[in-house]
Amino acid sequence: LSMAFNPYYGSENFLPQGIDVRDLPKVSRESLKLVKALGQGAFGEVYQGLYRHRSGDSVEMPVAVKTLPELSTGQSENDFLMEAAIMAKFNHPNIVHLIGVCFDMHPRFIVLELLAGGDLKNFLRESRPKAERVSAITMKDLLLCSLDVCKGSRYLEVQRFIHRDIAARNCLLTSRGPGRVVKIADFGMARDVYRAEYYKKGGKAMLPIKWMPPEAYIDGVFSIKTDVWSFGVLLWEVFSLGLMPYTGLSNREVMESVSTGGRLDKPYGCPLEIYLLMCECWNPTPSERPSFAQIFDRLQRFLQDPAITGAPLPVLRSLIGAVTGAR
Ligand SMILES: C[C@@H](Oc1cc(-c2cccc(S(C)(=O)=O)c2)cnc1N)c1cc(F)ccc1N1NC=CN1
Repeated sequence: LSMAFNPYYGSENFLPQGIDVRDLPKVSRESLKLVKALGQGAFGEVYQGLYRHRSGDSVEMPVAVKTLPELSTGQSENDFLMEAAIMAKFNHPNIVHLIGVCFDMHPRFIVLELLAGGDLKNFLRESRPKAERVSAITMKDLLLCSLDVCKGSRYLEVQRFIHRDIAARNCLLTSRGPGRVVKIADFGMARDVYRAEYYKKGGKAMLPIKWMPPEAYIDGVFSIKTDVWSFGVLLWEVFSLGLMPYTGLSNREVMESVSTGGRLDKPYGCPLEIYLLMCECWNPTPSERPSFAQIFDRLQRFLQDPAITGAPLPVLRSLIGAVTGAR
């Protein structure tokens, strides 16, 4: 397979020695207590739980537990393991930490650090300034969130790992208050490609088309510059406070528009310099897109610019006005 059509291009560099699941840290089942369901993951339920590191310990650590249903196939069992093995190889403050796996019996568990602020998309939507409540977050907060995801992505860039699904829904917050840290917390898409499930799973319908560059959905070419394009869309999500990109357009309409030069508009109230950075991430020529190291430097400079950090977040009413065009 040439590079162009080889969907595995890039990821094999990262895991040249393959993955030995026996290397994964183990968690003993009796040290885990499932507390409440957090929602449906790609495989099965995800729970909030408590983990007692050493049986003698009195302290219990809050964790998130991904479960694999008992009736799953060997295939999805390997998928499940592969995602854990991918996460186990990373060690960075902006990448979710894998605590360990329980594979001795069914249901299988993957135990992750609990990021109690929930996902970035919901956080943005729930933090929108409302007429009666002054905005709970500021332009500076949005920049700090973007910088956190950028630092995690820069680490993956250095590790030569292509994520393939950088998006606000796949990022989680340690907390909702100031001092929050955002982490990349889902590696399902990269896992599917590595396991060649990519084409068996629902095909194009399952692809995050709205976060993908033309060379990815037209030619199947993926590189770190694929993640740069997606990061540009994540920036748009952040500065539009969690809107769905290309509102109202179908995936097919987005593909047609974007491959002929169509782009997302500047979010209402978003500083122009930040929008121009998004547009650089959406350069039709992958090699012309900035690296995550360059994006980091740009975001850092924005953070030092009072004209940007001091810009007001528009109040919701005007946001509605902006979107519907009504005054
Ligand atoms: C697998 C799951 O991982 C987690 C979810 C939450 C978490 C998710 C939602 C709400 C809360 S909270 C605010 O109730 O603590 C915590 C906290 N920490 C995690 N490590 C996850 C990772 C992602 F990257 C995106 C979404 C989810 N899920 N899966 C099921 C629901 N979200």
